[in-house]
Amino acid sequence: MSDIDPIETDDAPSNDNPYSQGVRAGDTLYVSGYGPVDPGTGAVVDGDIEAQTNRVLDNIAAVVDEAGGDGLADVVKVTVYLTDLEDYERVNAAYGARFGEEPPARVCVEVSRLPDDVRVELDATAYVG
Ligand SMILES: C=C(N)C(=O)O
Repeated sequence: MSDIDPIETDDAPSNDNPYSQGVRAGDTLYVSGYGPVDPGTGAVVDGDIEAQTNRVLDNIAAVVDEAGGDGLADVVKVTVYLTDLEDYERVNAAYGARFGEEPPARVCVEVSRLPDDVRVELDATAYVG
């Protein structure tokens, strides 16, 4: 029996591309990269970069919850992908408000382009033991 399980939830975006929303391997959950896509409509949400960052974090939290974790509280590592580092401070403000005093470890990089031409994408690792 495998201790590796793909995670599936209607509360986070899904598509036909070849990746799982998340994969739990023992106590560790790997959450795929998400843009600010509404899981109900499958569309990129309207709104400023802060609203888009919050949508991405909601998507990640939904996958952690589905894996038996406690949303963002169980996230230990995040990678932030921005198409414009000029958004860095505004993303930090929205992001920081969600994680509080003990945020996860993080990497932030600027990239030339992201799927759906979104401005922000995050992936995450969570401890769900
Ligand atoms: C959007 C993605 N996470 C992907 O294409 O891998």
